[in-house]
Amino acid sequence: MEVLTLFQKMGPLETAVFLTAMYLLLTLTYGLYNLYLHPLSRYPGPPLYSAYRLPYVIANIRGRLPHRVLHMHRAYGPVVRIAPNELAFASPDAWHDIYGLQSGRVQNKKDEAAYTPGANDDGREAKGIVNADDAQHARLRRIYGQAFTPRAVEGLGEMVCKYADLLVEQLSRAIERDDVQDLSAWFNYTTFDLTGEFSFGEAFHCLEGGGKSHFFLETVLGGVVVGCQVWQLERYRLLTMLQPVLARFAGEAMEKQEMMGRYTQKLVDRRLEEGYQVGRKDVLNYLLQSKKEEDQLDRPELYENALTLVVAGSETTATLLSGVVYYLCRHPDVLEKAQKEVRKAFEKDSEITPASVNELEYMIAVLSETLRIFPPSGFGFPRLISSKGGQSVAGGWVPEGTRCSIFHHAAYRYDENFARPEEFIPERWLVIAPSEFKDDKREVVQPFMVGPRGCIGKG
Ligand code: HEM
Repeated sequence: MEVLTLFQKMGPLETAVFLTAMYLLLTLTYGLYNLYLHPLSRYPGPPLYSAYRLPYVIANIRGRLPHRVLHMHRAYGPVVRIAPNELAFASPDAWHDIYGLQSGRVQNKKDEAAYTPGANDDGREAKGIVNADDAQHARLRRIYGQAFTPRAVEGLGEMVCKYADLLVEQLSRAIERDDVQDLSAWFNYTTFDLTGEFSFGEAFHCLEGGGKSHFFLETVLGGVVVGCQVWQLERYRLLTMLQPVLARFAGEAMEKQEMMGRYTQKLVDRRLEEGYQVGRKDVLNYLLQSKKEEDQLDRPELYENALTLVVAGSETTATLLSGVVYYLCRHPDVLEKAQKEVRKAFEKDSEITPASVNELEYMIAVLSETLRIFPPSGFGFPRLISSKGGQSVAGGWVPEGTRCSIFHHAAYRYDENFARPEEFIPERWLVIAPSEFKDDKREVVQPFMVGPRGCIGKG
């Protein structure tokens, strides 16, 4: 009653000052609680990041978070508190503790806020393999797994070579016209065409068109950045209320997303009409081949997962290829060794197969080193500690509900894991590596992740 009377006596300015002061007091109390009383308060980390999530969100929106986390590991060690309820790890044993399946504890769940479900044109939400819950995921993984067995991957050699040849042919022509070419764009044309044929049964014809981009590709590449930023907004309920307003300004982007959904449906429908065909290697052919009831997916599931495969498999692979070329150009000595190895191993193109390239020790070392120094997903994919009461991660106890991850970029460049971590040195991956790299913790490099939700396309 007295408080009410006090409010009635205040003018508008006094009320505003009072409410602001209250807000600041609450914010300060919240920060102090996080710093000194929160169950994670014993973990080291920069005070501002430990007290509030805002610095994390700002660094993430600016694309700087993986770099910030690396600095934090260097300053605070292999476990660092990067937000009030979040820890980042950089030691190899944390991989299985966070992402793996272990007896005596439940599988740690993906943080749903980081994996929003996709929506099809008819407005119905369908779970793709990436955002499905664990039970749905196990079913989808089993069904899609048919297209990723070692035998199926070996069978993809012809399709991969077709697009590799097309890349070389079209890129050579383009260089004749203009000797300055954006290789990263060319790699995206190649990997989108390849994963398009693999997932939809039809390419985007970027390479055939002489290096012509496609709205689908542009939408996916643009969406990676916007998706990451929107994901940050979702942490703040108040801001999510602004989404309809933002959506009105982002009309063009929304329209493109919808076009992408419709395009996916068109291609998948067309491929399904063609039916199972002996010898075709696309994913839908494997799905069409199976008559088992438990292998049948409905159309929204097929659309969502076809889209997921293209998004997950194309930009990542193109980024890796761009990284390889960048580092080879920066290190002519490495380029020369790799060239010698390839030219010695093969006399004709037909000898180049998925199995035979795996025999190229130096080339594999170049790829491994690129995945270390320039991982396509530099970010940390968050998991929530899901065992009742918590679990041990890398030797320390972590309470239930804590968000945990390993930031690829940060863990792979962390000085405690590698000698000369900022340098591109493929030799560290050789069976007989120079002695200065004998203490390198190579097992920390898991660009495809580990556990049941790791990359299905790793092979
Ligand atoms: C250099 C290339 C690649 C890298 C670095 C990479 C990396 C990853 C990572 C880190 C994840 C886990 C994401 C998470 O936890 O949410 C993942 C999942 C996945 N990747 Fe890849 N990926 C690559 C290529 C591919 C390819 C070629 C395909 C297929 C054509 C593919 C399909 C998938 C799928 C479907 C998932 C979800 C798996 C599941 O949830 O069961 N990826 N990938």
